[in-house]
Amino acid sequence: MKKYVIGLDYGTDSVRAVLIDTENGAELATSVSYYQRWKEGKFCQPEQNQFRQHPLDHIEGLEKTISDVVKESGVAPESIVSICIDTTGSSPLPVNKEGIALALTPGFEQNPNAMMILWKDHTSIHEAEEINHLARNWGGEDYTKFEGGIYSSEWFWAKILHINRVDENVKNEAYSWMEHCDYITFLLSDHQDLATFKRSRCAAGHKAMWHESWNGLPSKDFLGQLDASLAELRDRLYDKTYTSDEVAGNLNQEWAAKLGLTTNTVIAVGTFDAHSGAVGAKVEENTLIRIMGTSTCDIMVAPNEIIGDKTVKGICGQVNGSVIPGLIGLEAGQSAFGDLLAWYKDILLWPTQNILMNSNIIDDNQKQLLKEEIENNLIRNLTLEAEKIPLSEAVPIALDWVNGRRTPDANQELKAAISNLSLGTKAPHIFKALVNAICFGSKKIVDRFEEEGVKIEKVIGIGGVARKSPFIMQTLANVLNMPIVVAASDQAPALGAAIYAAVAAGVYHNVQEASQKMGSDFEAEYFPQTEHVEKYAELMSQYQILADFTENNIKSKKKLIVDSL
Ligand SMILES: Nc1ncnc2c1ncn2[C@@H]1O[C@H](COP(=O)(O)OP(=O)(O)O)[C@@H](O)[C@H]1O
Ligand SMILES: O=C(CO)[C@@H](O)[C@@H](O)COP(=O)(O)O
Repeated sequence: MKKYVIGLDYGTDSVRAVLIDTENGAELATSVSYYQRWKEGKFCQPEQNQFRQHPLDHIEGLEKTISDVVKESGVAPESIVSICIDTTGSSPLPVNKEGIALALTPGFEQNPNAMMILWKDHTSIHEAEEINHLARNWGGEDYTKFEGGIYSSEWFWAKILHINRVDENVKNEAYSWMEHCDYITFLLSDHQDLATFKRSRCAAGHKAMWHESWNGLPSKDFLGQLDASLAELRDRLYDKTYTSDEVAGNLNQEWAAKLGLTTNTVIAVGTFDAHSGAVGAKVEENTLIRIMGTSTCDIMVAPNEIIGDKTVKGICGQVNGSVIPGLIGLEAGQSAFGDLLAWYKDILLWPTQNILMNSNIIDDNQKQLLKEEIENNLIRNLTLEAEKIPLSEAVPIALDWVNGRRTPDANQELKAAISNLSLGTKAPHIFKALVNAICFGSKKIVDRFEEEGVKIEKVIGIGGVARKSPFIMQTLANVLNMPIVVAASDQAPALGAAIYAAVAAGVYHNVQEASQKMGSDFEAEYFPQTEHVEKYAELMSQYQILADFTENNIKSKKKLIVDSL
């Protein structure tokens, strides 16, 4: 019998399912579902960096996308041997004793603090700072050492600490917290005991300071010094973690019926989108996989013998088995990549949304059509115009820190800036400057890996931006002065999840073998244009000057506030 697997990939705005043939990685069916409440902007306050998602958005998407691919593919349900789920992260949510999301229980349905705290929510900057301060000064293990030495407000403990401080009800009613990838895996699985449920190594290691060398999560002593509630919570979390080639359970009866599947389908341990994306793009040693979408994640793998006891400074962690079991997975990234351009698009759309839509000159239907035309063509037209601007022409210098800086050296308090504006600066000049900025931010990450002795011989791009914007990819190749290949799959993270699923179901012996057989082919390749490389290096040095100025400015402002207290 032929065997099929499903990879389910929860991105920032939507969830996608792919149904894959385990023999060759061919995609038989795919389905995407956008989160309805999220699309309406519910439960978020962008001006406060609050980004929450209601678990119902995820559950509705789960049911729709998997049912769709099962139906569309026409394959027999019993031939679908396994499902693996990847999600964004760190995106934790509080659950009750039964593992039900608190937001699905009476009294919490409309409470954003009881929902999933999306990776890009930065409401816990102060809590992250407290964690860093304690880790460096408490006299015990520095638990941040395998997280690049800096704990981020994007991560698990900082988020929980923040919610516990601001919402007594959630603090009291949350029996435990789960990363999104664990929560959805738990929901589908027949293994319904929270205490023994197999939590994701990838999520725990990169975001919750889990490490084998200290037997799991940070000690109760350490957590208790942050807040008594965290020390108590530790007892209701986990000690062991598991890689995604392992089985978390079988599909439970309820979900088998909902999805049109059988309970023989196994559910693999969950993981993060970036890490599964790397597997979908055939990650191997000395290869940097860049997942370029809203944000970027930069993933590498290296053998333990090469990394040894070395800790790589300023990245988002090094975790044994977070990508490929048996190898150390290294993660870095930018908190905003496509999002910087999306922000600019939003700025430019202000008159459309606020003047055009309130105008009486044309009827509502025409207004709507016009608005959609502008929205759909804005980035494309800006790209066309920005491409025409010669490098000899002055463009502004911009920073990419519109959502803080993830790596190198996490600092979510940093803000973006634009300098060198003149009366001659037009919208495409600013767009070009923003594209340069995200590429310079990328170069800082590549430089950091190399400075820390992690050799990069090949760069592979995956994700929306890698596939949709040759302009950005060419700029990146010039800035990095390295060729970049782009994976052909539109759904590399979902494909990677499907690869883990195939291993968990025993179709392949290991993730490397499955990744080579089922992983994505490559399409475009971008080569550095030697005539432009030097000019980009010069622009990068101006970026560095602006970056240092901005960072020092924020540091001194902070010092002034601290001194005046
Ligand atoms: N042609 C384009 N040029 C530049 N950026 C783009 C283009 N198309 C999409 N984007 C950006 O890509 C991001 C979405 O990336 P995608 O990989 O599809 O999603 P996600 O990161 O949620 O998985 C958005 O920030 C969007 O602004
Ligand atoms: O940070 C991680 C994984 O560690 C990502 O989940 C996060 O950047 C979100 O990724 P997307 O931009 O939605 O692809």
